[in-house]
Amino acid sequence: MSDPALPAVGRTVDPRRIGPAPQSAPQRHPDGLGNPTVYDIKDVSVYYGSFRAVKDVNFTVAKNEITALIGPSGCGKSTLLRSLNRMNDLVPGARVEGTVAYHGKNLYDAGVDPVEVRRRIGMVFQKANPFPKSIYDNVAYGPKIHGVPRSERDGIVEDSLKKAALWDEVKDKLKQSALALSGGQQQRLCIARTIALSPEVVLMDEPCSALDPIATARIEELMVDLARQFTIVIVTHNMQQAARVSDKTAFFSTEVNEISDTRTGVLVEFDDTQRIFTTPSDERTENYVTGRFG
Ligand SMILES: Nc1ncnc2c1ncn2[C@@H]1O[C@H](COP(=O)(O)OP(=O)(O)OP(=O)(O)O)[C@@H](O)[C@H]1O
Repeated sequence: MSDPALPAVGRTVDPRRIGPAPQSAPQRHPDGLGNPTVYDIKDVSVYYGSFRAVKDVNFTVAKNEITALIGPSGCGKSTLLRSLNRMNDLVPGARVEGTVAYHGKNLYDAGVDPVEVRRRIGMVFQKANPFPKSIYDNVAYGPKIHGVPRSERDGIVEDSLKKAALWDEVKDKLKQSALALSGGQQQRLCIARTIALSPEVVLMDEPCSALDPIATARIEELMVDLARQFTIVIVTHNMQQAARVSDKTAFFSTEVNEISDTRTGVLVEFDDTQRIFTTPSDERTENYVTGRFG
């Protein structure tokens, strides 16, 4: 099941089990030395056909941190996010140039299995998209198709729902339809469904944009909690959200190509979130985070 072309990482010892975060799990900012690098993104450009949606992106993602991608509409945040688990492979004409090194291995190398990539690097989307199945079956689905025996699935479902802070609300109605849950509950269910596969990384594409402030606050708390065990990359339009939850922030903008009259996303600045929001080094970042642009 595991892909020999991908390097082993600590939490994939047994992808079928996710217990509580091990005692030895790295803590966020443990000693000022920083956490190990999970992604090293080098000179990455993403194309849709001949259109270059985002160009020459360079930044790193550290383990057990939350990295936020922010910037105005159309600057390529979602496109870049989807390149981190080869989700763009599913878009006809999409192509990635450069290197998306994951633990030192380019995810786009020949021989890397995109299915295994997406198991290790899960994704939560803007709009909650539960299957029209029971709450239980939504969470058990991934383990089931990855061959986890039925006898182990109850434990995985319970663990995942607990980690997604949903267990107490649904434990007495696991056989009820997921579609009867509220929007915020459905989004937490989708998070449970993602972590049921014991990923190392969870990518989140505007996970709160369809939620009210209370449901948003719950998901934000959950993200911070999940970062003790997972590495998180989030796309958000909500700058307060990026400031509240993330450790690092990448600010993107667009450059206009006068000849083709198209806009290509560029990474303007990547740094500690606190610095991006207080003392950014680029004027474009400052204009954006202070609301003077975008
Ligand atoms: N499947 C696709 N096919 C062709 N072009 C696409 C596709 N998806 C996105 N694009 C284009 O790529 C560019 C970047 O889009 P993307 O959705 O990544 O930006 P974004 O920063 O996430 O925007 P938003 O904040 O509005 O969601 C845009 O010009 C968009 O029209």
